[in-house]
Amino acid sequence: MAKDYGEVKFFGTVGSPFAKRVQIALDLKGVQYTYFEEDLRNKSELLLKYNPIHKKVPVLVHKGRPLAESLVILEYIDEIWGSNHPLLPQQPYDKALARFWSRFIDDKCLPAILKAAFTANKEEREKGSEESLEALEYLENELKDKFFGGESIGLVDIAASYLAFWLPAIEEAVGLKLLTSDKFPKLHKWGQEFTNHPVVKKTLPQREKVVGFFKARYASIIAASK
Ligand SMILES: N[C@@H](CCC(=O)N[C@@H](CS)C(=O)NCC(=O)O)C(=O)O
Repeated sequence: MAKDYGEVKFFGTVGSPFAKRVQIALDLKGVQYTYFEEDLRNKSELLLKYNPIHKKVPVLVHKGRPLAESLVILEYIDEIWGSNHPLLPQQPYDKALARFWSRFIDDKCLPAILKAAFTANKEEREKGSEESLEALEYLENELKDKFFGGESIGLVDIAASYLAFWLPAIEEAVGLKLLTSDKFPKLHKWGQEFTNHPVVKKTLPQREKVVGFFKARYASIIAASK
């Protein structure tokens, strides 16, 4: 008889890269869950109840107990549904490294990209581009196999999904070139492998909508700066 893992609820929004991390992990592991689509301009009572501190998606509720923050949720999912498609390596050192790089993506890469793309001030944008290229270089050197997780998608790949799907959409929307195939051949190829993985592909939102969203965001930042 299949093990009963209890009820799983997952709160996200279709365009959220952080929510997609959780969806990718759940889908890779074949977890059954009920999905709640949030309107972030009008957050539900349940979202505010389950994530009163950050009031953000994603939130995972397992057997009535809520968890927030995508990287925390990914590790929890891996511990509970461990044997099916493991996301973290077995060895403590490798496991610690996977945590290091996942946090590096959130702490260094994403802020630099946002600065490069969505700052009105030209010098700040250039600084953001330099910081982004430096951060991407570290990841390019760290990528040794098909995926950061080896032959299959792991924690770092899921954390880096922003670079595979959202960054190219941002580049198109604001006319920026960061993750190019000549500068970052391994990372570029990885991005294609990752977004074409059948499980990942099914979770991703429509690219044109995401590009449109970023174009509007960019236009409003530029308009506000005038
Ligand atoms: N560090 C958080 C970031 C989550 C996040 O920024 N979520 C956004 C959607 S992409 C959100 O819910 N924003 C709502 C708000 O800021 O009010 C994570 O990793 O889960």
